[in-house]
Amino acid sequence: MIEVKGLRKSFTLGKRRKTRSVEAVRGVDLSVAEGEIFGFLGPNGAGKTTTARILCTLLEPDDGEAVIAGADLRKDPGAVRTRVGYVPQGGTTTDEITAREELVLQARMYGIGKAEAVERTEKALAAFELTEFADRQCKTYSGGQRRRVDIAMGIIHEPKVLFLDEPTTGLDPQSRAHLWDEVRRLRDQGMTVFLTTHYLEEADALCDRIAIIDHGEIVALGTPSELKHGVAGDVVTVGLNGSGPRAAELFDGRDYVRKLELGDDGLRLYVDDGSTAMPQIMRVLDGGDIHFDTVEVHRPSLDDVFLTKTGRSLRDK
Ligand SMILES: Nc1ncnc2c1ncn2[C@@H]1O[C@H](COP(=O)(O)OP(=O)(O)OP(=O)(O)O)[C@@H](O)[C@H]1O
Repeated sequence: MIEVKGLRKSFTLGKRRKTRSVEAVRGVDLSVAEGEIFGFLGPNGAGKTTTARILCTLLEPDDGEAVIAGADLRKDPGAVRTRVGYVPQGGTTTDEITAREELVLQARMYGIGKAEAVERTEKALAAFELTEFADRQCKTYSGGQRRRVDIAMGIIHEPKVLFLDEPTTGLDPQSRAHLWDEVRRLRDQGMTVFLTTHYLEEADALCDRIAIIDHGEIVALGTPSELKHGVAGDVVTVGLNGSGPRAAELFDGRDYVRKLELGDDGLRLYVDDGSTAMPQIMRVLDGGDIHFDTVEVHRPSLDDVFLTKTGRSLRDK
C-alpha cells in the first residue's frame, strides 16, 4: 500500500553566508502492507514528520520514489492526495467551529456533494462517539474528543491510507487508550494506518510493524516482537546468596544459555526465550542444590532495541 525507496530531504537554515543544511530524511526505504498499522518510532527531530508530510504530498522530496495506494508520488500527486488522509500534530480543528460544521466543510473541500457530506458527517460523528456534543464549538472539547474530531476529518473522504502524526501527544492515559481503540477499529475496517510516535508503549501496543528512525535513517524494522527478540533475547536473573560461582559453573556451556554474567544481584542468564528456558534453569538449580532468593525474567523492551541500535535511550529524549 506504501512503497518508498531512497527518500531524501534536506532543509537549509540561516541566511546568506551563514547557511547550513539539515538532512532531515537520509535515504528512507520502506514498504507498508494494506490493512497494517505501521509505526514510525523515533526521538524528536528524527525525521518522522518530514517523511509523513512528503508521503502526503505536503512537502517535495529532494530525491527518492514512492507509490501510495497505487499512485506515484512524483507523477501523480493529485491522485495520492485523494487517497490519503493526514492528521497533523496539534490537529486541524478551529476553536469557534463545531465538529459537525468542521466535518461537513472538510467533506465539501474534497468535492463531495452536500447531501452526501451531511450523511458522511452523521456516520463519522456516531462512529467516533461525537454526536452528543457535535454542535458545540471545538474549543469546549477535551483533548481526547478534539483528537477524535481531527481523525474523523482525516477520513471523511474515505482515504485508503491514514497518516497520523503523533496522535496521542498530550493525552491522558484513558484518552490515549480510547484513541488506540479507534485506530484499531479503522484498521479492522481495512484502512492502512501510518503513524508517527515517540512513545515506546504506543508503538509496542498498537503497531503491527515498526520502523525505528534516528537522524533521518531507519535503524530497525519489523514487528515489535521480532525487534525485541532480535536484539536481546530474554534475561533470567537468579538472586543467589553466596553460591554464585558454583551456580555459574553449573550453567556454563548449557546450549540454551547464550551468555552468563555473575553480578552483585546474582546470576544473569541470557537466553532466547525465558518461558522455555525457565523450567530447565529450575531443574539445574534444584539438581545442584543451589539455594536462591528470586528468579525473574526480563523481556527486552523497544527501548532496549533503540539502545542497541543507537547507543542512546529513547526514554531520555
Ligand atoms: N521547515 C523546516 N525548516 C528547517 N528545518 C526543518 C524543517 N522541518 C524540519 N526540520 C528539521 O528536520 C529535522 C527532522 O524534523 P522532523 O520534524 O521531521 O522530526 P520529527 O521526528 O517529526 O520530530 P518531532 O517528534 O519533534 O516532530 C529536524 O532537525 C528539524 O529541525
